[in-house]
Amino acid sequence: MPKDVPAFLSLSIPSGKPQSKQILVLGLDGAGKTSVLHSLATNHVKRSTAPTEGINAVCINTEEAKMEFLEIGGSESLRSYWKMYLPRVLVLIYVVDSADHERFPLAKQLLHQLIQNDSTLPVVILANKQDLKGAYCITDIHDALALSEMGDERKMFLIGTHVAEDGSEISSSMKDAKELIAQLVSETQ
Ligand SMILES: Nc1nc2c(ncn2[C@@H]2O[C@H](COP(=O)(O)OP(=O)(O)OP(=O)(O)O)[C@@H](O)[C@H]2O)c(=O)[nH]1
Ligand SMILES: [Mg+2]
Repeated sequence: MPKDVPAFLSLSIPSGKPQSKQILVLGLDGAGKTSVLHSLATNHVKRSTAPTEGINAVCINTEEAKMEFLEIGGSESLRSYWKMYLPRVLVLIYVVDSADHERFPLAKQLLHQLIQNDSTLPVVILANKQDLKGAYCITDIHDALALSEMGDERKMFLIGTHVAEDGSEISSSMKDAKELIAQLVSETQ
């Protein structure tokens, strides 16, 4: 384990020991990672009320797969730890706030840095907050994140999501995302 990792991030850091592989959930602070994860876990919309200060681990089981999701907070101080978790992951979920126009260049840069050394890691991009008025549409997000430059060998998906009304059932696009992730995990394991 790297020596300089704070205790709040020590869960499941690659140690060389055999462990079940995980699905890593990354993206800028406030993109909606925790909200999406909790909603996927319960099948009902549950918005997060606080930023993730370290790691948020969530297990989600479907008929197809047993999945262990690991969200690392997206605040600036935590981003340098993201890459430490990459070597053991099966699938990367990258969540963006579709209405955060100003930070698309940063979201793009961080995404491309993350995948640059792994040409086959499957990536699912969730274009979240599609309910907001100023949200970019999927085509604009595809361009803003330069997804055509993600490499030909990689399985890559872009899905629009929203976590709009607390308590309601999750949208069909969220259900699709959950099924897709389960399928990718069972194919990759
Ligand atoms: N309108 C709208 N708000 C959302 C949506 N998803 C999340 N939010 C809100 O956005 C804020 C941030 O959501 P989080 O789930 O905490 O974001 P996060 O990516 O986990 O952020 P960090 O843990 O700080 O990295 C919260 O106030 C949520 O209620 C969405 O789809 N639409
Ligand atoms: Mg969070």
